[in-house]
Amino acid sequence: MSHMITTHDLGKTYGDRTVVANLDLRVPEGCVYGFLGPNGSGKTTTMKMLLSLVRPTTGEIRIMGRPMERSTRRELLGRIGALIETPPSYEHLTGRENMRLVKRLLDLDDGRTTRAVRTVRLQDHLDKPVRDYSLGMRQRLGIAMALAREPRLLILDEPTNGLDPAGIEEIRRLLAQLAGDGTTVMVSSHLLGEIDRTATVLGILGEGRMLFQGTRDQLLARSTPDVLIDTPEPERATALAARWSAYRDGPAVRLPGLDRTDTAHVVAHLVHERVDVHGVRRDTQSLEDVFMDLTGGRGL
Ligand SMILES: Nc1ncnc2c1ncn2[C@@H]1O[C@H](COP(=O)(O)OP(=O)(O)OP(=O)(O)O)[C@@H](O)[C@H]1O
Repeated sequence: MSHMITTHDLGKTYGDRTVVANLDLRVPEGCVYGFLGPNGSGKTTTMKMLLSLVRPTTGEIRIMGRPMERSTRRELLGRIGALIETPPSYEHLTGRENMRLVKRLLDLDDGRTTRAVRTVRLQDHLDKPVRDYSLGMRQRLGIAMALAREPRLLILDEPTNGLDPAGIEEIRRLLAQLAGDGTTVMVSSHLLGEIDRTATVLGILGEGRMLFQGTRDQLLARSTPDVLIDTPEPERATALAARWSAYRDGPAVRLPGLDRTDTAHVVAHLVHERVDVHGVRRDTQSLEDVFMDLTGGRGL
């Protein structure tokens, strides 16, 4: 698989505070890569390092197969579109005037800015000053500005932050469409639910370190969901399985995050103690639960 971005041992330290450490990013070409983590986990710092806005303390970055260094930086950055923190538009100017500035700054032809505006479906709002735009429209204008140069890689920092559900859905659709057209999109969020279905690959950051990187299925496979035991003697079964943290859950007994070996031990123990076991089931675990487990419940 060819990668749009790879990093090796990427890290950033401010004074004696390490905010990103040992990061080995693998962003496959043509995917939507969901970069997830609680607030303050280092997502913005990482994205800024990829864009040469922050100098890494350690490690290497390769983009489009080439090392990001002084001699390649200009050319590589010319093929990356980015939206970091607040959208970069001028409030008192209209959307059209803002796009015109981008066009002039990057020396683009009209076609590119027109296409970018259509992609984000802002063509009917171009003559309003940006200060009258909704947050969703501002984000879309910011994305249009990043798209104007028709980048191969788009890096977006929390583009759904503060949007209502309709706005979030709009951005999701846009990202999927861009990836469908061949643009690699790296998008950060502190809420798994906001990019879960759009992202084909997930990278989960916690306190500056990668906790997980892979597909959603791989993430789900790593989880150990709870086990539920059906028995006519739930009180006695709960007491007998106390060392596995058993507790009553309606008519059943719940054993949190029990792996296969412990499941076998619990069942053997209950049977040995002559408790009738009528059923043993695995609870279903949502991706949200796995994310919460990984980030220590700080994903919200
Ligand atoms: N210039 C800086 N000097 C010192 N510390 C910094 C600097 N920039 C960021 N940090 C610290 O680095 C940590 C990671 O911040 P960063 O913004 O990368 O996290 P984040 O995951 O993007 O969170 P958020 O979603 O809140 O932006 C934070 O604790 C922040 O205070």
